[in-house]
Amino acid sequence: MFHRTSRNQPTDGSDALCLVEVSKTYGTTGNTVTALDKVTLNLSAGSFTAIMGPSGSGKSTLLQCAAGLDRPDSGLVMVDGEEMTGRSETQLTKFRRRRIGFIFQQYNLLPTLTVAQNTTLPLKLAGRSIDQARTLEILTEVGLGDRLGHRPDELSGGQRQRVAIARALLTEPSVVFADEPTGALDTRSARKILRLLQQTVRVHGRTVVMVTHDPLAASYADTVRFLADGRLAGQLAQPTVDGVAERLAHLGDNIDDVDDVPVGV
Ligand SMILES: Nc1ncnc2c1ncn2[C@@H]1O[C@H](COP(=O)(O)OP(=O)(O)OP(=O)(O)O)[C@@H](O)[C@H]1O
Repeated sequence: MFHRTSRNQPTDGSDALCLVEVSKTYGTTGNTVTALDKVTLNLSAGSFTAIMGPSGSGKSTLLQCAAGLDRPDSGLVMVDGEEMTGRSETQLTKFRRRRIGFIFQQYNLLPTLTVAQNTTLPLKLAGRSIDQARTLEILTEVGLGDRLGHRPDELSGGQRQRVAIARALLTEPSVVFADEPTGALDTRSARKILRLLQQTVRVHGRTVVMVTHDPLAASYADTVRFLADGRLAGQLAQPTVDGVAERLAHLGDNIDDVDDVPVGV
């Protein structure tokens, strides 16, 4: 089935994630902030996209709305061609558990559960059966096959994030959303995590959407999409660290151009 977005971009159903004119405003009348302003975005299945932009440009809001953790004020969000917006809270939770995986900067592991228990938790919550062999296989892939019984406080930051990746993959989601997944890690651990995310796309065919401030992290993606003031502001395919840094510097041009900067600022 073909959908047509309001910008007349056809989507042929192979899009894992599709946003059509998604807007989100915070605050009350007279004191509002437009965090997202009619964002239209199609991401094909099996792609790795980094979302970048200045602080306050709407990256987290985009991720939250696209992942069904927050509701846009208007616009559509579709995952695998199925509309996510417009569902009841219960339906939305079920939909998310089936289709979406999450990786957060602070890992969001439960401290009292073991590595294996943390990994299988989303399946348990969804009432799905747990395949122990598959759990071991995924934890081995992320390098934690010998840590099944450890608790999060017995692991390094990088290892905790690898548990979070295994947890996100075990449910076989269509789209994995990662919010600053390497923000709390040293460069060496970060690179391991980023390679795993690439593998998630290339080997497992998942679609990964990652918000990051870091040009190095963004360089692991297939494409970087830039946000400025709640709107998409260009993209960069096959990004390099320098290319991303350069483009980010230009996104700030309008701020640098301001000529009535108050004295002392
Ligand atoms: N719950 C909220 N209430 C009011 N304003 C909010 C809320 N969440 C976000 N905003 C505002 O919406 C805008 C976009 O915020 P958002 O967190 O999406 O930006 P961001 O690009 O992720 O920023 P950062 O890189 O600093 O994390 C900002 O101006 C922010 O102050």
